[in-house]
Amino acid sequence: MPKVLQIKNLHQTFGRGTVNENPVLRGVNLELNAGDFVTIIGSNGAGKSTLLNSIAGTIPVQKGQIILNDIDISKLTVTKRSKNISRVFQDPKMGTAVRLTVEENLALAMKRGKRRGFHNGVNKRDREFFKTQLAQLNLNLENRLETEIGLLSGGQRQAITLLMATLQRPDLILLDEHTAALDPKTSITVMELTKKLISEQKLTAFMVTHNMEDAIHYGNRLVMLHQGRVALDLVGPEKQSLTVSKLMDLFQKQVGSKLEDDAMLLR
Ligand SMILES: Nc1ncnc2c1ncn2[C@@H]1O[C@H](COP(=O)(O)OP(=O)(O)OP(=O)(O)O)[C@@H](O)[C@H]1O
Repeated sequence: MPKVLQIKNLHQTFGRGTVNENPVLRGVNLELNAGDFVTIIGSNGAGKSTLLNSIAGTIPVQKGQIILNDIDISKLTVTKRSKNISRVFQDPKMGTAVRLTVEENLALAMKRGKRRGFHNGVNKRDREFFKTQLAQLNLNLENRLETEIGLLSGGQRQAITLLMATLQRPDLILLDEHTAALDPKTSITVMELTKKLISEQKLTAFMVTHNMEDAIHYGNRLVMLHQGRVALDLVGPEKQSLTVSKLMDLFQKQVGSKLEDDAMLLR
């Protein structure tokens, strides 16, 4: 199975050499196979976002290596990495240009990783393509191409952000609690859409979530971070048959202490 992502002995310490020194990642090792949809959980401060930031390049790698499709990207800039890695954030405002229309945003997404000119013109062919893409979201957005994206609801925007993140097939998609700011019903719609896009395009995905049920239900693999390391890595049948109580038991066996389930479920 080809490896899409390899994280080797990744260490990240904030405030090094100060009284606030905080070793957040303390030797993370992970390998993602092509098509892996990995959900990541861990209590507050476990280092989930730091891991995603390290992969995306927003935090420079202090020690260790991040390898994407056999290329060491540890020292590449965020922009260079964004050619192959796309990311969806918790805040629906983060992924889109709010003052631009839906079609202008989609046009920008088509240019991900390529040189962007000032001209974001959309021709008839693009428009037809965007319409078909939007229609598959089943949110009646195919007739809102000329609506400013800032006028849409959080859920509609997050659905479009997902579409934008996958329009140019990325080697890896990072989902950073991308449904956490949505109401429960919209969150399910966006999660189902996530699942659909990932499986249709056979994407390799990393999804951070605080929702244990989602972490168990979605994806083929579940990783739990604890004290800066991978405490659990469950895949295949072990992942498929998982329940919240089984997960708690496995954690206790592995780590030797009880999992603070309220710390995982609540923000
Ligand atoms: N840029 C930064 N500078 C200093 N400390 C940071 C920075 N980013 C994160 N931290 C600290 O690193 C630790 C891990 O944070 P991180 O956001 O990676 O955890 P998390 O698992 O995503 O947590 P949460 O579930 O609360 O989002 C926390 O103690 C946080 O305060």
